[in-house]
Amino acid sequence: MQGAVSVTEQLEPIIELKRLTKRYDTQVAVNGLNLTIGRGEVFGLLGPNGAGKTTTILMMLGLTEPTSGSARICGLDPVRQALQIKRRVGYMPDDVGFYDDRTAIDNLMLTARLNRIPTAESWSRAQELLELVGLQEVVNKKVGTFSRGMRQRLGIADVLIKRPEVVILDEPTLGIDPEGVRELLNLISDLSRKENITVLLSSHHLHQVQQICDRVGLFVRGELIACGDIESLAEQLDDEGTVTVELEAEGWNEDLIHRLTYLSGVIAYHGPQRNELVGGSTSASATLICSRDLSSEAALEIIQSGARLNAISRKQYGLDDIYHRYFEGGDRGGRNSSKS
Ligand SMILES: Nc1ncnc2c1ncn2[C@@H]1O[C@H](COP(=O)(O)OP(=O)(O)OP(=O)(O)O)[C@@H](O)[C@H]1O
Repeated sequence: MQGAVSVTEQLEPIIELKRLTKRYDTQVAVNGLNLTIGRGEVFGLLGPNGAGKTTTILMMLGLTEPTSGSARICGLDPVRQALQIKRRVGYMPDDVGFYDDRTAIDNLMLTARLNRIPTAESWSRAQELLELVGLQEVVNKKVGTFSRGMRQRLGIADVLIKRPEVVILDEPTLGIDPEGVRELLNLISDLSRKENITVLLSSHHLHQVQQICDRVGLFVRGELIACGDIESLAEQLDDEGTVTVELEAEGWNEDLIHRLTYLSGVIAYHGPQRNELVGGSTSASATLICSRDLSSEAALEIIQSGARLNAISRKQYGLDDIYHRYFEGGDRGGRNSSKS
């Protein structure tokens, strides 16, 4: 869905990628990426390994040059203004490097010095940040003794010391236990809200992205194949012309199977087959892939066939379905559309 990605219109654009492309020899890592992210947004770049997430981030930071296309971060061009971008954008790679034999506060002070922040200012900022990320008890402990989760939290403090406008986090929750993940995600989302920081979060954990992101971009094989909030991603699935109706009934009979299979607008019927009918009042479920919402028509057919309707609803897509559809199905055409 290249070219169809638009940011919430009220927000000032802070990241703008236009037809951004990166080729390595014959391999296209990022292919014509169009994406705009607004100030204060928490955006999730969701994709499997090798999708091109890290390459995109590196191009945004000016750490690798695009083959074609352009990027603007805080109005700056990463190819020519990488240093200015570095001052305004905080980047936390998936494996944050610290001096293990130094304390948490020493590490932060070192980053502050590298960013030319006056010591008096950075000292109080470092204390404040360590408290913010919940490391106030271990300010003077050597980082070598820290768990993965503690290192990631220190990584966030480290990124924030220069008061960035944009924070880019590459797989921030990698290797952290579920409780730590929850805390880290809450922290990221609080920060964005309180300080109006734009967050770009790369991940292949759909549930985590769903928890805190305003919008999600699905990145597969170098292309952004869908983008939006969860609701609009679900609509994009429906837009492809099909609606899934799920139902449960008792007293299945041949007539009912025939009625549902040949109901006008039903593209595919997945449910009990004629040779499986055992009679009696056994309850069984079925799924109808329809060209429009046929819930009420299907309900009527069930009742007219003499069966008993227990439940019927139009399936609401969640991020799980979207993920399976796009990532595990591999492409958008994976849905079975034949009557069976
Ligand atoms: N320096 C490089 N030289 C050649 N190919 C590369 C290079 N860097 C990345 N690639 C290829 O580009 C594609 C995208 O890689 P990238 O690391 O951007 O994906 P990713 O979505 O970040 O994956 P992961 O989650 O595994 O880090 C991959 O096929 C990768 O092998």
